[in-house]
Amino acid sequence: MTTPTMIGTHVDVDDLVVRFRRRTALCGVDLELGPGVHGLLGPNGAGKTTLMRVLATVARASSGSVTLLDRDVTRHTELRELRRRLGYLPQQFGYYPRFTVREFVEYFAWLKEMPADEVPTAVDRAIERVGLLDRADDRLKRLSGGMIRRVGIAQAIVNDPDVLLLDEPTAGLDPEQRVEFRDLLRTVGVDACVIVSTHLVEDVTVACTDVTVLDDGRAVFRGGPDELAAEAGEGTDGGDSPIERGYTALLRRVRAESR
Ligand SMILES: Nc1ncnc2c1ncn2[C@@H]1O[C@H](COP(=O)(O)OP(=O)(O)OP(=O)(O)O)[C@@H](O)[C@H]1O
Repeated sequence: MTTPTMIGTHVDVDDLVVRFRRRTALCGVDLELGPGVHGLLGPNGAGKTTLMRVLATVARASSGSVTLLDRDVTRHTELRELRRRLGYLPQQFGYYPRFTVREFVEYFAWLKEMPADEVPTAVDRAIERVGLLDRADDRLKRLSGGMIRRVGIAQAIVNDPDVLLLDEPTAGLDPEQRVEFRDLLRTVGVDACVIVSTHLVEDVTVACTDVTVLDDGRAVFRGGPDELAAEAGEGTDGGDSPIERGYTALLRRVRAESR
């Protein structure tokens, strides 16, 4: 596994284990991430959402340590300050259908304890960045699924977070929106640590500075998109693009080695 050198560590995960009764969702994951856009790939059930939930401080580790922005997430006294500096779009994103887009994003600005005088500008900027300013006064129940996803992204970025966690953010976005979303990621990732969990290998190729692949609760790869593509060697099966073929070849090799 290759580990690029990082300047400034925003996320430091050491030997993270998460168990649900008899099932182990994560078994000894190490991760050190600084600013940039970091892709998180893996098959269904690999542990991506579990990792995101632990980083978002909504799920607990069974063992191991998780440090975000130099704060230990198990220390309750640090959580409040930490949550102000996080942005999180969960995979299952709940919302209040009667809220307007603006009310909903404002509500999250309030939850994140943003100074009241900064809220109106920050809310409008977040809504503009996801391309929904013309729908800002529409109730959420009137929006399409892709638009709701964009509202979810707006609430996650309203506080200009230092750590932004996006679980399947591109699900339901149309191609034009996906392109704009990737531009947004690149801008946010200049200063912040952005972690994007996705099934779309294409998102990783275009928008991510590096990729971590999880398989069966373990981190089995960390490197640049080119390095993941190189995993395919001369192989031409297992996908339509070089990175898809690299990803498939990697998983085949890892599984053969663990037999
Ligand atoms: N609350 C829970 N109770 C029991 N098992 C769970 C729970 N949450 C997750 N798991 C199990 O942990 C493992 C990892 O699940 P997780 O949702 O993190 O995977 P994922 O990589 O996000 O999958 P997907 O790509 O399908 O969203 C799976 O085997 C899943 O069944």
